[in-house]
Amino acid sequence: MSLSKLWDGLNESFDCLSSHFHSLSPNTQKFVITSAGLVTAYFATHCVKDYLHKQRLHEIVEKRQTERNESLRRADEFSRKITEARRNQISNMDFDTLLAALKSGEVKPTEALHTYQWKALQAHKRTNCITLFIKEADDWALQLEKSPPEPRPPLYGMPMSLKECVPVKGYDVTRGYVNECFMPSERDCVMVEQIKALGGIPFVQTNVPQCLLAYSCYNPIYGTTNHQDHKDRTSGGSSGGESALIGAGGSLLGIGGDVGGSIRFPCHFCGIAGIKPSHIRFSHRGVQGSVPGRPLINASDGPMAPDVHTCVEFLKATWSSHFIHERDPYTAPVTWNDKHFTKGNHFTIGYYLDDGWFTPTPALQRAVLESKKILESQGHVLVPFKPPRIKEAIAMFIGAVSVDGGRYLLEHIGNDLMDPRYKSLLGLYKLPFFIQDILRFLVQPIYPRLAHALTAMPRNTSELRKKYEAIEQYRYEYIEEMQKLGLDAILCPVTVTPAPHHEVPVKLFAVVSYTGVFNLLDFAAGTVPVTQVTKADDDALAGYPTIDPWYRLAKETTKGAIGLSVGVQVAAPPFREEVVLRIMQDLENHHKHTDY
Ligand SMILES: CCCCCC/C=C\CCCCCCCC(=O)NCCO
Repeated sequence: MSLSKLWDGLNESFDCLSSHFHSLSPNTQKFVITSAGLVTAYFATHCVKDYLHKQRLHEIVEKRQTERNESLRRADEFSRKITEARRNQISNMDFDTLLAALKSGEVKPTEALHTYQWKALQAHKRTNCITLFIKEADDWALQLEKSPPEPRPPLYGMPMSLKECVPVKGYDVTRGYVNECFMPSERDCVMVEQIKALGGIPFVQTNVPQCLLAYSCYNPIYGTTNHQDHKDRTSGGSSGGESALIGAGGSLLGIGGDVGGSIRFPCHFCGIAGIKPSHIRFSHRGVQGSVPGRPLINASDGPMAPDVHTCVEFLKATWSSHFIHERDPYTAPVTWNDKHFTKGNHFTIGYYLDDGWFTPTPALQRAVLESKKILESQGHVLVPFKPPRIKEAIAMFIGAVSVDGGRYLLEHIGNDLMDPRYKSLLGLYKLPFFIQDILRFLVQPIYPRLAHALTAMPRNTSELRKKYEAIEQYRYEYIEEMQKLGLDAILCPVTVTPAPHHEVPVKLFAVVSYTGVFNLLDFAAGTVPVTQVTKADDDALAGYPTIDPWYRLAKETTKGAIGLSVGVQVAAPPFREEVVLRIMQDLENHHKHTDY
């Protein structure tokens, strides 16, 4: 239609409306004018309010960015308090060497801190992983130096990084929401109390995705964190600031959090190790999750590090006493069980390459097959395992994390500045249930997996109760399958792809079946790097399924990923963290002696 025709049409309609209006009685005309005025005033007020609110949020971001720049500048100044030669010397120490040097007095806590402030800044330049440095760290290091030489606590003077949502007194837990800036925590969470009691020095906070419910890492306050070697790929999430920092050498030990893979995705993407202990063994007290109030799918905090050995040392120290249980009696008083971790222990391990819901890309399957062979050569028994009803489990997972049909998330992001990359995910949550039903019906023939995911959201408390009942049943069904085969642990892919491009994870949430199932079960689950994507893996992608948009996206983002790190996942029932770590350590020890 030409513009002039459109204009003529509009004029005609206006004339028609105007003649109708003049044929109305004076009172009705008054009524129409008043109503139109009120509606316009309502919308105008709404627009102005919204505009002012957004303005205020932009000002908050600006203020926080200024504060962040100052924090980075200050850390840079402090990091120059030691000579370059000394810094290089400390920089080259691994976790054990540095800890021994700290304990013997050969390295002072302030020297270790200044070295890691500098290393973290270098990592930040590559990845944009830091939110704020913790300025009190310098005083804590000095206090430790002044403490009597004996006994030295287990992590004496070790600098540690923290995912931004782990509360430290005086620092925000924004979860990427601008609205939650400048609301500092009033106290340390139990985890931070524990770290300090062990002699560790929390020195820096790291970036997260807005709302925490994503395995990518960007938000409107601190921007996008990228993989240490690939600017266009994500470092993972939600503990993606941690993985980028550690992957780039800016920290030897950090704390992440995981409700659906947020420790395991980033570790796998960035080539580092990490473990999500079962929720009932490791305190989450005081830590703000993505959607609080989900009884059957809880987040766990856990260590992330360049290697498994460091995670082991941290957890051994943490579980050497009842410190956590005394402060958080909802965790079980179970201390470190060295019997389960003893070198040479042989376990029966169920393994799978494909969970039947989402086939992993070739390198991720090869990683499991190769790990199976390594573990067999070390005396473990590997048994094929088919995880029960994963298709139902993914729906249970989505339902359990979106416990209120997505309302909490919509209210939080809807009232905040939003990175546009979240639009597609929020779009799904925004759809009224009857539209979800229509969409489900329409996409069923071409996109049956999305149709299935659209059945996941509980619509009322009765459906929610049924979800919880199903999860309780599923837990025992899974355990029973393991018991039938006499399994101690499970070996499987971490996910479907190596580190994807930034915009992929929010669209590709279905791959969470590999990690989310162990949150549903509250198992201990960890990730260890075992290989890298090869040219042969890239070539083998040609045969990868393309039957729906999720498969096509997974294939597309994996193309050309040669050299990217690939991990495997090891999991075991609650209180068997030591078994998981033993298996991960056996894999790591093998790779230490071979160049993969
Ligand atoms: C109709 C379908 C709506 C889509 C629902 C998407 C639901 C789940 C996606 C989960 C992605 C989870 C990534 C990891 C999150 C995590 O572990 N966060 C830690 C928070 O402490």
